Amino acid sequence: MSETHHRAALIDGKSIAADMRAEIAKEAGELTEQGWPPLLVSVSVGDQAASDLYVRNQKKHAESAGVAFEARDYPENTSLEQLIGILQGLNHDPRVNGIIIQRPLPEHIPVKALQKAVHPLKDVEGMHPASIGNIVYNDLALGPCTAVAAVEILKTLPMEMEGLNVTVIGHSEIVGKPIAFLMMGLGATVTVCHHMTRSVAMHSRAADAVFVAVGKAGLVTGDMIKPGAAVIDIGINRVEGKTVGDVDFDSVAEVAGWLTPVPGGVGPVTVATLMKNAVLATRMQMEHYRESYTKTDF
Ligand SMILES: NC(=O)C1=CN([C@@H]2O[C@H](COP(=O)(O)OP(=O)(O)OC[C@H]3O[C@@H](n4cnc5c(N)ncnc54)[C@H](OP(=O)(O)O)[C@@H]3O)[C@@H](O)[C@H]2O)C=CC1
Ligand SMILES: Nc1nc(=O)c2c([nH]1)NC[C@@H]1CN(c3ccc(C(=O)N[C@@H](CCC(=O)O)C(=O)O)cc3)C=[N+]21
Repeated sequence: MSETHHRAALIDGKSIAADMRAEIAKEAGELTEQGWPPLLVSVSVGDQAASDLYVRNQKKHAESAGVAFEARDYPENTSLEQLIGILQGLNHDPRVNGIIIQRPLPEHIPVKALQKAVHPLKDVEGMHPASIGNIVYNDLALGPCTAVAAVEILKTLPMEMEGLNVTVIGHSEIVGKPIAFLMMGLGATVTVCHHMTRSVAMHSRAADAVFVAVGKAGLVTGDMIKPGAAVIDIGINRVEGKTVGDVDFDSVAEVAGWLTPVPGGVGPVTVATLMKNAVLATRMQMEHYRESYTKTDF
C-alpha cells in the first residue's frame, strides 16, 4: 500500500524580491535622469518595536532598488494635529515622493484620520480612502504592499486564477480585505474568514489557495489544507526568540503543494512592493506636475 506524502515546494520570497528590485532600480534610474530621484519617507510614532524590523528592512533594501530612504521617529505623545501638520509638510515637500506611516500607532491616534492626511499621489501604502476605494473598482495604482505582495507571489505559481477557490483568513483593512478584493478582480471565488467564522477549517479545506493573515502562531495546521493547495503565510510572530508565521510549518508542508516560509516568504516581497510603489508614485507625480505645468501655461 502506498500513501503519497506531499512535500510542499517552498516559495522563495527573497529571490522574487531581488528580481523585483532589479526591475525597480532600472525605473528609478530613468526617473533620476529626468530630475526625479525617488525619495521615500517613513513616519513612526511611539513604540517602534512592532515595526522596527520592517523599517530596518526598508532601509536595507531601498538603496538597491534605487530609492532614497529617510526614517522619522516621533514621540508617543505627539498629537494628531501635530502629526497632520508633519504630513502636510511632507505632502508639500517636492523632494518627497512617498510617505509610509508605520503601524501600530499610539492609542490616541486614529489611523484613518492620519492615512487621509497623506496626499493620494504620495500614498505608497495605498491606504488613503481614495486608494482603498480604487481596489473595489479594480483600478489599482498604489495598492497595500502586503496584500499586493501576497497576491503577486500566488501569481508566480502555475495555477489559473480564474475560477480558483481562495480562502482568506483574517480580514484587516490593510491585509485580508485588500487580498480578497484583488483575488476577486482576478476572477477567483473568495471566502473570507475572521474570528467569528464557525469553522475556518471547513473553508480552508475547500480552497486551492489559502492566505493567512491573523497573527497567531500555529493557527493553520495540515489537516486544514487540501492536498496540493498553495498556502501563503503572511503572519509574523515571535515564538521563543524566533520569527514564525501563522502556519504550523511541519504539518502544512506535508500536505500543501506550495508554501511561503517565514522568514523568507511574503516579508521580503512586501518590502520590494513598497519600493515599487515609491517609484510608481514618483512617476505619477512627475506626470502630474508636467500636466499641471502645461495647463497653467495656457
Ligand atoms: N509580511 C508582512 O509584510 C506583514 C505581515 N503582517 C502580519 O500579518 C498578521 C496580520 O496582520 P494584520 O492584518 O495587520 O492584523 P490585525 O490584527 O489587524 O488583523 C487580524 C485579523 O485576524 C482575524 N482573526 C483573529 N483571530 C482569528 C481566528 N482565530 N481565526 C480567523 N481569523 C482570526 C481578525 O478578525 P476580527 O477582526 O474579526 O477579530 C482580524 O481580521 C500579523 O501577524 C502581522 O504581523 C502584517 C503586515 C505586513
Ligand atoms: N503601515 C504598515 N504597513 C505594514 O505593512 C507593516 C507595518 N505598518 N508595521 C509592521 C508590519 C510588519 N511588516 C513586515 C514587513 C516585512 C518584513 C520582512 O521583511 N521580513 C523578513 C525578515 C524577517 C527576519 O529577519 O526575521 C522576512 O520575513 O523574511 C517584516 C515585517 C510590515 N508591517
